[in-house]
Amino acid sequence: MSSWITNGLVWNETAGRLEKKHIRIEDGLIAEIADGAGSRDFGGAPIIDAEDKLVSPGFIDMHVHLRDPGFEHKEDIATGTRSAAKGGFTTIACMPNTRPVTDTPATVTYILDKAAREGCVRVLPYAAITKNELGRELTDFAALKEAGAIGFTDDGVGVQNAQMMKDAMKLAHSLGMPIIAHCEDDSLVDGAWASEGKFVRDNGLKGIPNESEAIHVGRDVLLAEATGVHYHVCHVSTEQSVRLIRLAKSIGVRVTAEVCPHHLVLSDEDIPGMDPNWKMNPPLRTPRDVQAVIEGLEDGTIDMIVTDHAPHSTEEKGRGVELAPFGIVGFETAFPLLYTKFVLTGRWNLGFLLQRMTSDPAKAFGLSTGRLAVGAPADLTIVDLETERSVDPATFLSKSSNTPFGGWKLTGWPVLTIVDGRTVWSEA
Ligand SMILES: NC(=O)N[C@@H](CC(=O)O)C(=O)O
Ligand SMILES: [Zn+2]
Ligand SMILES: [Zn+2]
Repeated sequence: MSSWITNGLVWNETAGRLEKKHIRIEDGLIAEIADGAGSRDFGGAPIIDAEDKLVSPGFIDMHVHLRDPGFEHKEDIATGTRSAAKGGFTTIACMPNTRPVTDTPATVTYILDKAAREGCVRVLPYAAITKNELGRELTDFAALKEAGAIGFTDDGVGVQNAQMMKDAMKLAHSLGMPIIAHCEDDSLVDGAWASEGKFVRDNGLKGIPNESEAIHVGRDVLLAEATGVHYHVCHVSTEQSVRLIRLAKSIGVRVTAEVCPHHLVLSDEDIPGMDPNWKMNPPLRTPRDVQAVIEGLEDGTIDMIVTDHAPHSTEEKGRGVELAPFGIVGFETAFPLLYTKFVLTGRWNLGFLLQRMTSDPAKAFGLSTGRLAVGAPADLTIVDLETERSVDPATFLSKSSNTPFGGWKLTGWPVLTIVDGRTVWSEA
């Protein structure tokens, strides 16, 4: 059966502008993209009137924490996917730092089964590189791939041992699978929570140096060159990491990278005080690093934007900044934040932002979604590009509300999200 999304504004990359289109959906696929000028008879088919709002390919987020199994007080697959859908995301890839760690086929199967039953967006599970993410023994990559894992990562911690990482890359490469790396050398971190910069100097705190991230990036691009694996760098936050990835790409190493909205819009100098909602890993870096990651994203050194949605309960975040866990939620603020700070300010055109949240992650990870084309899955997001609203964490569909963006006035709010041709979230 056919249905239509009518009067949507679709980004035309060649022309560099929005154009009015009617989109016909059939059997979960995009069946037709028709010119929206003039009147038209839709033959009584069901219609969603997009009313001159943006219609984008559904956003893709290759780095999220759904906390299920084991930490359901923070989030679960039902609430996490609802929160994602509200943010306009139709595909999300979830990290294995669950309890148990996603290091066996049984846990991968649990996530996929629960996502099929209770999730409302596509969920792609990553599995751990090492058992229990302890860095001591590789997991069974072949069995995890067979169960449906899409890549391997110990996100939450860095793989400290270079030989372990090299063995992981060799094995992943032999299976045609990517390695996704949280880059952090523990020996350089020493219990600090904020970056070496003005904030720690002003407050007499220990700082996390940029090299703690960049040393792993440098090590790993060398190992990726040696092994040939697709190596993907998580949440890039430093100037040095950008430089290393740029160099690696220039000599043909198969490396891709991601950056989070908070690392693009906030620096350590914005931290208002000892507030756990400003504590995340990697930490907010200096304004110079922020400029470097923005430029890295702009020149293609960094391929995509991810949220690193990292929910933690109010109780956990309320333990004081030293004891609180690292991480902030991200789904429900990502697009309005970037649209307001980069598109409305004139720095980026809308098409650039959309690419980095749709087609670019799809390309890097070989997904069939992320494009608005006849024959592609009908994963679509309708966004109101006009209305300004304040971020109100009390309205989040996530179980958690740990965000530094509460009260920010933003424009560009998703209003309706479609996966496989079905509406999975609607504001109305
Ligand atoms: N980003 C964070 O600050 N926290 C993440 C872990 C991670 O992404 O490294 C989490 O699981 O809470
Ligand atoms: Zn991480
Ligand atoms: Zn993460």
